[in-house]
Amino acid sequence: MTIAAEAHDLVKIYGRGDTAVRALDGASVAIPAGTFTAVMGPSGSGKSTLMHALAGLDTVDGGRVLLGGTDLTALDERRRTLLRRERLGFVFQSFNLVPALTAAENISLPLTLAGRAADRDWVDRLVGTLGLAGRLHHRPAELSGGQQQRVAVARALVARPEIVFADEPTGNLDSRSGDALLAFLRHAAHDLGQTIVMVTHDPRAAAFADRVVFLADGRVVDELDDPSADAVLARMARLDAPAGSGR
Ligand SMILES: Nc1ncnc2c1ncn2[C@@H]1O[C@H](COP(=O)(O)OP(=O)(O)OP(=O)(O)O)[C@@H](O)[C@H]1O
Repeated sequence: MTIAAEAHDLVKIYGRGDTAVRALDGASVAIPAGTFTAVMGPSGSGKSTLMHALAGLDTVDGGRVLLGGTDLTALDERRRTLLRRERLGFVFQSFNLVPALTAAENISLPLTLAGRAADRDWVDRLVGTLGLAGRLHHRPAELSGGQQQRVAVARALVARPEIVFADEPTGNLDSRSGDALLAFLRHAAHDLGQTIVMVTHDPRAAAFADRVVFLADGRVVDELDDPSADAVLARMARLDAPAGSGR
């Protein structure tokens, strides 16, 4: 099994003195290549902070992040930015498409910025599987939320990144569009070998993943393989239970 990314004992502290918050407090995790991993945990448990650290979007105060042999924590801001652009893909809750560009131009943007030629077969496959063929010349404002998010997913995958990070990717979608998107992410991992890490609050969304990693108080406290929504809910209930409640 190849490990695409790993975090060792991450510590992230926001603020100072009395108001300091340890958003990550010894978080360790390994992300196997070609798998779909969901990150869950109570509000404030450090999910977004962990994802930002793994993706080199933010620095940490302790510990190490390794991305396919590169120590992200040893890179300066400029090198991290380059690494993100060349080796990672991102999907956010708010789609983040460029309004003035067509769907096709938005999808190609990572390649345009990197000065790389598109692999036509790959782009066609993404566009076809995501059902975007009839929408390529539309601008984001002319697309539904589900279509906009599918464009964002195509853009995240177009350069075949080592890992795609998705932060609540279905948060702004109705359940049908959300399920279609999650089914595609699962397909991208299983059939296209894409490594995907998704932060979510939704046990149903997490159930599309191969594995769920649970965070509490800035640490990885549990893991679940081949999750069902019910099993995820049961683990979450344990994490949400007040300490000493015996649950
Ligand atoms: N920029 C910041 N400045 C100060 N504190 C922060 C900052 N970002 C996050 N925190 C704090 O760090 C902790 C972890 O935040 P984080 O956003 O990673 O949690 P989360 O699990 O993603 O939460 P949620 O599910 O509510 O989105 C929280 O206590 C939060 O208030």
